[in-house]
Amino acid sequence: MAFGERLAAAMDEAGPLCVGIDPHPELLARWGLNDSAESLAAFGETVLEACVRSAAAVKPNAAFFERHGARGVAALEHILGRARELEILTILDAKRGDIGSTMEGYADAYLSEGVPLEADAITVSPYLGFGSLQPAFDLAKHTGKGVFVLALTSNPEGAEVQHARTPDGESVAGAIVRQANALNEGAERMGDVGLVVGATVGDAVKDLGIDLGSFNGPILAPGVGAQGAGPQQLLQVFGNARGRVLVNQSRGVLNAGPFVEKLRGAIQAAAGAAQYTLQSFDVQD
Ligand SMILES: O=C(O)c1cc(=O)[nH]c(=O)n1[C@@H]1O[C@H](COP(=O)(O)O)[C@@H](O)[C@H]1O
Repeated sequence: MAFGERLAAAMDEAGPLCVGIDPHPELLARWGLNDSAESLAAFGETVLEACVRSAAAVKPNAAFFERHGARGVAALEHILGRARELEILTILDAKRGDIGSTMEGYADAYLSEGVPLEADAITVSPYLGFGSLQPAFDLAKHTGKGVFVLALTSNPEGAEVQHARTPDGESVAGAIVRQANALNEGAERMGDVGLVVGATVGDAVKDLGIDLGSFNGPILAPGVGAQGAGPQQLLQVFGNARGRVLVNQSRGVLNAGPFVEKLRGAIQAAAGAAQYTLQSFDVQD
């Protein structure tokens, strides 16, 4: 089954929450774990256990694993494999992007079937031009995987690039949304090419004339919780993008660890809150 359909089914079952697996050194300490590759695997296992039937997907961030070199990457590999066993969708947050021939290598590393770091989807950066990401789109289509393209990121520095205008007046972010949407043409519920749009971007979507409501793919929304966004910001940014918004929370829920039951409670509460807010879009329109 294609990624978009699998994600839609998972969101129907568990609600619109993606849990970030971001083992920050401070979080490891808070969980009573030392800052080691072994701890990363234990951390990830606990998060996965808490996510079963309670979150639509998990998003391990490669940075926190790569800090530990080969053993950290082995922990990431273990977590991706364990998620597959538990049938939890994985979005590997690697934010890759390179010239076409190298992009082919990155795509193969994460989106091919049976590779060590196989994930259900990855995040990619379109800074080398949207077209440079084509190898990832092609492979994802072939293997039933997904690709999330950074469009409007949650950090304030993103605006200097993403709000800039192309010579014909379109914003850079708008051009990314348009090109990503073209790849989803014909998809029923939602396509396999997603966007990343931070819940912290305020009126940027509106100001740049971007219509997320007609985007036919999943929209990953980081920024809720630790970065300060809440229901009001979700409504402000995603007001007309019903049913396709996948809210990400990392630290906001991970702080509830290390005990599985308490972590699961926080995840379920966050999923419920995201669901409640996103459903209210219908009422507002
Ligand atoms: O691609 C991402 O996931 C991402 C894009 C973005 O614009 N902002 C953003 O925070 N993220 C990631 O989402 C997660 C947010 O973590 P918390 O702030 O702890 O919820 C981190 O893994 C970030 O790298």
